[in-house]
Amino acid sequence: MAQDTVRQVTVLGATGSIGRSTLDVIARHPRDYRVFALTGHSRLAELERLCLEHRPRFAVVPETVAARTLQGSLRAAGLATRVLAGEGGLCEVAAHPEVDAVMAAIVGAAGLGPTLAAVRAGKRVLLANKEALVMSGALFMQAVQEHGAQLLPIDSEHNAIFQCMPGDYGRGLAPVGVRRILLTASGGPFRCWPLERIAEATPQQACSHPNWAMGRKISVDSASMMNKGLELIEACWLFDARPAQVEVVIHPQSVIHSLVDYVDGSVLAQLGNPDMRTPIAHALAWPRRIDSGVAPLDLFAIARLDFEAPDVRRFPCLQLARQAAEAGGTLPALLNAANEVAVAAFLDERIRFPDIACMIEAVLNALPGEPVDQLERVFAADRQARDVAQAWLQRFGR
Ligand SMILES: NC(=O)C1=CN([C@@H]2O[C@H](COP(=O)(O)OP(=O)(O)OC[C@H]3O[C@@H](n4cnc5c(N)ncnc54)[C@H](OP(=O)(O)O)[C@@H]3O)[C@@H](O)[C@H]2O)C=CC1
Ligand SMILES: CC(=O)[C@@H](O)[C@H](O)COP(=O)(O)O
Ligand SMILES: [Mn+2]
Repeated sequence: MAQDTVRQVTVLGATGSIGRSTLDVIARHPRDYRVFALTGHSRLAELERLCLEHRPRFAVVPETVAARTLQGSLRAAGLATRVLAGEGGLCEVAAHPEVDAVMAAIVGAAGLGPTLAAVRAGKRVLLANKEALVMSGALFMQAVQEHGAQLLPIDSEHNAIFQCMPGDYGRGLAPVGVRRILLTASGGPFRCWPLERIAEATPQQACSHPNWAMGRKISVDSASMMNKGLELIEACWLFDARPAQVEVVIHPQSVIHSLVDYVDGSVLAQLGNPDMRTPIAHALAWPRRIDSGVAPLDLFAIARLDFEAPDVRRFPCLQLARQAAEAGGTLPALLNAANEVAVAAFLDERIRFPDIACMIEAVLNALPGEPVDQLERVFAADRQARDVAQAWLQRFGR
């Protein structure tokens, strides 16, 4: 059944994996959702193609020369789309008064400003960009409260937890009868690899996730299990949990997307095929349910569900993230920035896979954590961590 009004959706990071899945879901419901704005960064031919298909009011690219080029092509094709440039353009389409929902799917720290612009404009924010919340957790959640934004998690685990939590969560776990959150992890492509083999892993091997098709940065994070570390921090902020209340459980099939353990012994889980269109459709339509195009779960074909404890010796990033979560303040922002530099260096073949954790540890040892009382402190921590990480790279990288 169609809803009363058409919802206008801005897709930040439209050219990426989450962006494309979002557009697929939207296209299935033309009477309910319309694309208001699309943004891209390096894949501008793909952005042009998406504009021709979805005919948005706005498109955003990184700088003015690219904006003029795209504007010319779209005008020649008969489109009235206005092309904007830079972070100002991203914030404008995130906060535009005619926008109902914003898909925050830019990867990394670059997404923080535009995502916060959507929050401050009181939008329904579909949060895929976990790094934004990891960096600025307390201030981000405060802005959600102050501006009456509706924050819906897209990350598959957090969307699952959201679906399993009681409706009045958000004041600690105990008052709502929850004992702990069980955050599932696939274990990534190196789950069964010995340390010596992990040390020789190539970018292509790290990006070959066993269950999910994703962008390269998050794929490497899954391989190092930093993704689970970032998700632990993300879960603490979203559900008002302490790090000790979030347990990571390796579940290689990625069918159970996470679980919530209640004090009465009930454990609620959300299951589904590993396809991001499920959480995207859920968050887009919540509290309604809409078709996402995802096939029904075939339990007979899956046959078995396995569980293991994580091995922090082979995956030290998980422990580094837990320590940052416990320390709080600027530590998660430092961790995130160091990880972004390290992942980019690994993808450029300047460091080996185990160096990702070494570089992050070096940054965390070099910089003291500080309390976070304003956003500028978060951005300063991000810059400092990148500087220290670059210096480490000059010294130890290829
Ligand atoms: N993919 C998945 O299944 C999941 C992803 N997430 C999270 O969602 C986010 C997006 O992931 P994913 O879609 O896989 O990543 P992709 O790399 O596939 O896409 C990233 C998007 O961000 C854009 N982008 C990159 N750098 C910048 C920048 N500096 N300024 C503005 N835009 C930029 C890219 O543009 P362009 O391509 O044009 O360069 C692209 O549109 C990440 O935070 C990730 O952790 C969470 C759960 C699952
Ligand atoms: C699809 C999604 O949400 C990813 O974050 C996914 O969870 C990655 O898988 P692992 O980090 O568990 O390997
Ligand atoms: Mn996830």
